[in-house]
Amino acid sequence: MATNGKIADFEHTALDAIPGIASTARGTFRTHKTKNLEWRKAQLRKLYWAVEDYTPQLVAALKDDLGKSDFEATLTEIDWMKKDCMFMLDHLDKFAKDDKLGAPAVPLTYSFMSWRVRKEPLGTVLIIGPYNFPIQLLLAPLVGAIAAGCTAVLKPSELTPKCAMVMKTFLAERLDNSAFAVVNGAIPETNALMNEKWDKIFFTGSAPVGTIIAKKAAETLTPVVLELGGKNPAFITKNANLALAAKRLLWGKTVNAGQVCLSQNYILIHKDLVDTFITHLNAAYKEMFPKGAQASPDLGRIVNKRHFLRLKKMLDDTQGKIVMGGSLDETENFIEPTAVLVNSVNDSMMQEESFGPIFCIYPVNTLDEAVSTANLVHRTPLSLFSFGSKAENEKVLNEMTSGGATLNDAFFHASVNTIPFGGVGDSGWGAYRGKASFDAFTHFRTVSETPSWSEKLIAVRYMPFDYKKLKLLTRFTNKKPNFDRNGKVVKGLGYWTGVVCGLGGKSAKGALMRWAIVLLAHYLYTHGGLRN
Ligand SMILES: NC(=O)C1=CN([C@@H]2O[C@H](COP(=O)(O)OP(=O)(O)OC[C@H]3O[C@@H](n4cnc5c(N)ncnc54)[C@H](O)[C@@H]3O)[C@@H](O)[C@H]2O)C=CC1
Ligand SMILES: CC1=C(/C=C/C(C)=C/C=C/C(C)=C/C=C/C=C(C)/C=C/C=C(C)/C=C/C=C(\C)C(=O)O)C(C)(C)CCC1
Repeated sequence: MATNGKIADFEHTALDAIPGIASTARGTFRTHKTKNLEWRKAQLRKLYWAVEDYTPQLVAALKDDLGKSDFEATLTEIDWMKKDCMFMLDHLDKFAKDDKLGAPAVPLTYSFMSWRVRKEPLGTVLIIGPYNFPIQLLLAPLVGAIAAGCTAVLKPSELTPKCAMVMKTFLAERLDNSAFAVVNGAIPETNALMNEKWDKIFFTGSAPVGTIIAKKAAETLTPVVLELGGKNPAFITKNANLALAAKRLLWGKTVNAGQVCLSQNYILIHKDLVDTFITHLNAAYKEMFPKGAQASPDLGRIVNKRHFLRLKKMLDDTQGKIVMGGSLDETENFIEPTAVLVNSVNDSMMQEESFGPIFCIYPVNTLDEAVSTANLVHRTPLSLFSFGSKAENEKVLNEMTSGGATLNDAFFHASVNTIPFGGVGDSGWGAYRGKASFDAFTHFRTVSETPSWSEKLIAVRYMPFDYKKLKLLTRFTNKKPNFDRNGKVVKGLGYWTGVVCGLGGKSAKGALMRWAIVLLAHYLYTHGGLRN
């Protein structure tokens, strides 16, 4: 059932309607209907079909808002969301089931009680989206919220107005309106939403706005997920395949015209490799854009004049040398994929988040210098990429953190919709996608149950206290340390008993295997199998 209707003009939600919208969502949550798994599944199925049926409008809106090609619209937004719905539908029963608790979390002494973790929806949540993947980055958190049993209000980016209107239309038409709503607008509307009480706020966007959201949320102790940006480094050593590194990193800067918070801001490369790498970059560029980037139907545009001018300023301010691309066309917010060779960490290209098709190359003498430079530029970026030997890649991972990392490629670790994704430190708090999306909107509520018959067993807790019983209790329940005050493991009687009884096996499984082999050998020997 394709819907080929015209996309409505962008319309701000009336500010005075916002408290009512939030109140409806909260009221619906209190009816408990969202706790029913069949209800949640029906909403997810409806969302799937809404995305499928509104595909023509979504493709048109993405083209209009961002110049996104049909190819990227399909792969990174529309099919992405359909896959998200399907994955959640396939696994929701399992995710929502109570987790029974036992050993080792539950000590043997309390094993007669029943222990479990219930998965409860957090309540009514606010989801605020950015402009770069306007469909995916708004609806993927929604999939998690629906699956967890939350009600939700969504605030798409006003910078992608067509996408915002299509989503408002189909969510109103297809989902339960008492549980889910879209508020369209910019800062005033977001502020009005932030004046409401939410059970969680899921924000994707820039770090400065993330800070505003986190501060406001702190006033009411509202938990937040923040998916922010970062200045992401790529490392290239002498052990890299330079041609491959050039092609893959260029890919990372051409998807969505580089408007990907995960893509590399700068490349740290051994100084001896710079010239060859630049040659490979230009060759990869030629291969991807045989008629030049501006003529390519595949490359998107910068979302608006403000962001175009921001990127232009980075290029105007650089002291570096353009070694690939460099052309701009303000009439269509076009920026050519551009690489700049720089020689200072203070260069505008190193210091600012690019969030566009431009990046810089910074030569270094050693991998140690590369890692310390990257830690200086931004200690907790959203992603990093390493192109080196196995040992070099491990060194990079070990000596620098990031939200996620890809070895030998651009942001592939975040190109699969079912694998957890999130930042670290100031590049983000919390994660989602796949099961993590369900978890992000779920309260993990521990429940224990004490049987009446066990009263005598646990009576020791009552006053007046009996210190003899306390001594007995601690003797039974406290484990003796197998280490001394210097932090060294003490190989005492317990250790050697374990080694002898476990036949030298280091784990219970290893010991069991060894005993099984000994017993089998014994059986075969006593039954003649090994003697003949
Ligand atoms: N970690 C992640 O998953 C992602 C992070 N990003 C980051 O987002 C940024 C680009 O996206 P933008 O849409 O420009 O982000 P943004 O932070 O300007 O806007 C995000 C949302 O916040 C709202 N907003 C803007 N200013 C506000 C204010 N003063 N008060 C309250 N709400 C406000 C906007 O209406 C929009 O819905 C980049 O920094 C990028 O790194 C973008 C996509 C994904
Ligand atoms: C299927 C068969 C085969 C295998 C085919 C294979 C392995 C195909 C591989 C395709 C690739 C490499 C696809 C790449 C996809 C990239 C995607 C979806 C990128 C997504 C990026 C996103 C969502 C960015 C997000 C940005 C965010 C969050 C941000 O800005 O913050 C064989 C082996 C060929 C056999 C036949 C069948």
